[in-house]
Amino acid sequence: MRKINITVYKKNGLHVRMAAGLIVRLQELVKDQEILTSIHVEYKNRCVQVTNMLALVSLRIRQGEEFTLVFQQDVPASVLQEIKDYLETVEYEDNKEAETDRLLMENSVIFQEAIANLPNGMVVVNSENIIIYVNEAATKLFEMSQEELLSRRADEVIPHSKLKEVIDLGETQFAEKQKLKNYTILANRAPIFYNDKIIGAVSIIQDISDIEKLHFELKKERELQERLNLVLESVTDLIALTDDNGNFTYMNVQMEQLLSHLELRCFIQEMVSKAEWEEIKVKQQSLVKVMRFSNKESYILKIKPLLLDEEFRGVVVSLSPYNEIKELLKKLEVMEQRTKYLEQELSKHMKLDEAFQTIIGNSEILLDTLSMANKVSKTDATVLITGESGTGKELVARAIHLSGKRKEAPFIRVNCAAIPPNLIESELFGHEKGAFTGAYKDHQGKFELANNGTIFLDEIGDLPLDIQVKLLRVLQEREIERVGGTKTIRLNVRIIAATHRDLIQMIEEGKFREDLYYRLHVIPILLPPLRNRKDDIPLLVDHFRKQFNEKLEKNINEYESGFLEALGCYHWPGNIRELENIMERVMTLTDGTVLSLSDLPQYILNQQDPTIPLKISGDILLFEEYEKQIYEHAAKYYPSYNQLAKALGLTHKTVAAKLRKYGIEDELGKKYQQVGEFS
Ligand SMILES: Nc1ncnc2c1ncn2[C@@H]1O[C@H](COP(=O)(O)OP(=O)(O)OP(=O)(O)O)[C@@H](O)[C@H]1O
Repeated sequence: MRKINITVYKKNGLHVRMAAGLIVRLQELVKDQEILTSIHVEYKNRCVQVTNMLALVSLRIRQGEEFTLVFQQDVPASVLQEIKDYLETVEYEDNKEAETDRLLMENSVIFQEAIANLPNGMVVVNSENIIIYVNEAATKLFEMSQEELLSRRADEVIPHSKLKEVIDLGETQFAEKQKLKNYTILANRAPIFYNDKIIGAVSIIQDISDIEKLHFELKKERELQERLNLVLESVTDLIALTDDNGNFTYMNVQMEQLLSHLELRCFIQEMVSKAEWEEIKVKQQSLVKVMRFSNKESYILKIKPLLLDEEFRGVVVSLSPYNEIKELLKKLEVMEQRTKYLEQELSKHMKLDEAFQTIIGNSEILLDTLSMANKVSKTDATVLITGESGTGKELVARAIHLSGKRKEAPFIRVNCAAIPPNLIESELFGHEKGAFTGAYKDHQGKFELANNGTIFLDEIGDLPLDIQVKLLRVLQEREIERVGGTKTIRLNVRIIAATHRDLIQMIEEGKFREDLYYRLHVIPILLPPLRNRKDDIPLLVDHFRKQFNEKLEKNINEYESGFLEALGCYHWPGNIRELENIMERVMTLTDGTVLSLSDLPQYILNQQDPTIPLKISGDILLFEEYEKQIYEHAAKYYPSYNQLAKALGLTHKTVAAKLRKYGIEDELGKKYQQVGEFS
């Protein structure tokens, strides 16, 4: 490498003509192109190729200043001397020459400055696609320094540069959008012609990053606007926007249609009074009211103020068809009621306490009763359980006791029907020694035994009237006196009573005290007869099959086809107790593992179709004939007028009178007797 320092003595420094002269001389002296392009000029930390005239001139080396000429490869000393002599020649031959150089230089500087200060980037290449000029805006966009770009092939340093293409084809390229690392640019490229020859190309680059961003934001805004329009057009409500004077600036199609239909223009003024509008505007308050238009249609009008930076800018008006909303509200109300009902039903059928799990059955009617009993078990209220014989009254009474807080205390059952009337008082309330003949020692009554627990007064309807009076006192005072005793014993006993009798009828007949009835009837629980919940029969049959398998040590696990159906057809006057007895009987008699139809008692098989064979074919009979048939059929299954009346949903009086009228009193309980005999 060789370096020579040169001082410029010419008046105009290293001016345009001198730079051109230097290049021409070097081209004459150094024929090898490679050596030629390796020669550089170093000046004030800048370094440019000597053959890049534009760059050379742009160094603006002034008179008296020094620069270095760097030769990368060896050149003859004569060449160096000749160049040094040329550059250091001091005097102009004449002033005109100096003036010409000044003009040329001035012109060049003006153009350089103009281009350097362009907001757009500019890159100039020579015919070899070597970058010979790049302005500051371009270096910013490419994020490279002038040194990194100058004298390099454009297609090597500039991403996607197409200047080579422009030079080869001689065609201009307009506004091509390109993405750089951090900028988006538009590039215009054109070939540079001189004497019909392409001597290079220029690229003007415009930074459109901000415009792009703006365009993107605008696009997003437009998209949002379109979505909003779509929403506003799709809703059933009629919607409009106004400016701060109440003039419409937007309305959806639905609103447009209504307005044109009503031939309304100054809509807001038609809908709100001046005072209302002031209220909305000044106090920035919403308004809701029902509007009735001339076409008789009613709408709910809502006006909401539109505030931008807390400044009133107009209102949003919406109209909702009133009738539709009314309809919807009605539907909602119905739905709410349904939900409430379903919730109630659900809560009824929610899992019952464990004590109630022994009561088999899934029918609605039974579950209703059990859920009531379950609730009552959590209180101390007196309970009266009614229902036909064998429906499970005692079972329910025990479950109430066992799921209540008294479960650890005694549950004392008293069968009022089974105790001789002369002993009943002493049985219930106890006696003192010597109170009557045979009272050898003090005796605790059932009430005392049940203290802190529950007393279950079964068959309460069979209690003699005098005892009813005493029981009433116990219910009121919660205290007893033993027979023959003088002291009062305070008790804490829960009372559950049960009966299969019709107590109301007994009151009418003077056999049961009304005041006692109402004392007992605080919480009535009515157990349904089995015939009213036949869906439970298969469950009950299965329950008893398992129970008796254990008791009888059998392994019966199948039913002959028709077995369950036969039981389902029977009307079960003896209810579950009867079913339990029949299951015990058939299981005792069965040898194998299958319960067969033939093992069932004849009266059950005979009753498979309990439907009444009403003679309605052929001639139509008198209504009374049909009525008689119904009474004849039903009376057989019930042992009393009372039970028959209940089954038919009539009063005791009516059924008694009808049976008398048709002369069929003897039919009463005929088939019930058969059951009775069996069980
Ligand atoms: N739902 C049921 N699930 C299982 N067994 C039941 C059910 N209901 C009743 N039973 C059984 O039926 C028989 C009769 O029930 P319970 O004695 O409770 O009836 P009751 O209504 O008190 O009869 P009565 O009025 O004759 O005293 C009992 O063996 C009982 O276990």
